Amino acid sequence: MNEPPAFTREQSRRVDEIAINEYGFSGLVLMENAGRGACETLLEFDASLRKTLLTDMTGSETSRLAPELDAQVVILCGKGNNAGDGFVLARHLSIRGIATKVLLLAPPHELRGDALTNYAILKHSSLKHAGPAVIDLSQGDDFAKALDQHTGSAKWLVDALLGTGATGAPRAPYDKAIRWMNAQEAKRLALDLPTGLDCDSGIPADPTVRADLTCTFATSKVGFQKRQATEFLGEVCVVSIGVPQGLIEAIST
Ligand SMILES: NC(=O)C1=CN([C@@H]2O[C@H](COP(=O)(O)OP(=O)(O)OC[C@H]3O[C@@H](n4cnc5c(N)ncnc54)[C@H](O)[C@@H]3O)[C@@H](O)[C@H]2O)[C@H](O)CC1
Ligand SMILES: [K+]
Repeated sequence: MNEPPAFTREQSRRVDEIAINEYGFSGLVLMENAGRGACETLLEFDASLRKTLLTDMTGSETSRLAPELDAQVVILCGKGNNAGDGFVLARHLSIRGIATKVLLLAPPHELRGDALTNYAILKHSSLKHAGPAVIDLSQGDDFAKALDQHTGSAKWLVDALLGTGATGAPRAPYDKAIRWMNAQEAKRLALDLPTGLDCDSGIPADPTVRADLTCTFATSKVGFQKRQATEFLGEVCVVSIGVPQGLIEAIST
């Protein structure tokens, strides 16, 4: 039985490109599969995450987070498609009644493409239909205080800051956010890769998110096999984004 492939950053980006340009996938389908797959993986990994359903005046259940109730999952989002995966994850957690909050670390006006589409969907849900709270922290000055204020007793913090689009060590404010995340009691889930970890060399920048669980999309990454990467990855789960195996094999050769 062949070992499942581990891709380089470049190969991972080729999956997206070929799936969209040659197979006709919409990027939104790939992103939905990524975010929903990460949601299902997280709920399997941590059975203690439970519905925080509240009843409204009519007695029907809503998933709106009561102000005094802290979110069980807090998702820190950057501005690329890794953030887009975080927006999709937030929506699916909320559908399952898991109290969720999204913290934006980049100004919403910098969002583009599929990430912007999923941000708009999330904003619409949170306004109209008891979706997760979406809080813009990108303008604040006392960053750590704002993060503390919005995180309370969260069980999980999610790293949706940077994925395969990262170049070099995480720049401000992501570096401060990573140090803050690594100092929290909560467990940490990294989407696609822990921000700060070079997915080709496996070399962790200072700082790098210290994940308990990494949900990586389509295939594992070559850098994940390096010894210095393991303490930042936690358990690694490969999440299918729905592209045919033939495409993965074609890129592997
Ligand atoms: N591989 C797949 O088939 C799929 C991948 N998905 C997700 O998309 C990301 C890659 O998204 P991309 O927009 O290319 O990049 P990022 O989200 O990683 O962010 C890039 C963004 O951040 C800025 N930036 C780059 N380097 C740094 C840095 N060192 N410090 C601060 N900011 C930085 C840069 O300007 C960009 O704007 C992939 O990882 C998956 O999560 C799809 O959603 C599903 C299919
Ligand atoms: K990430």
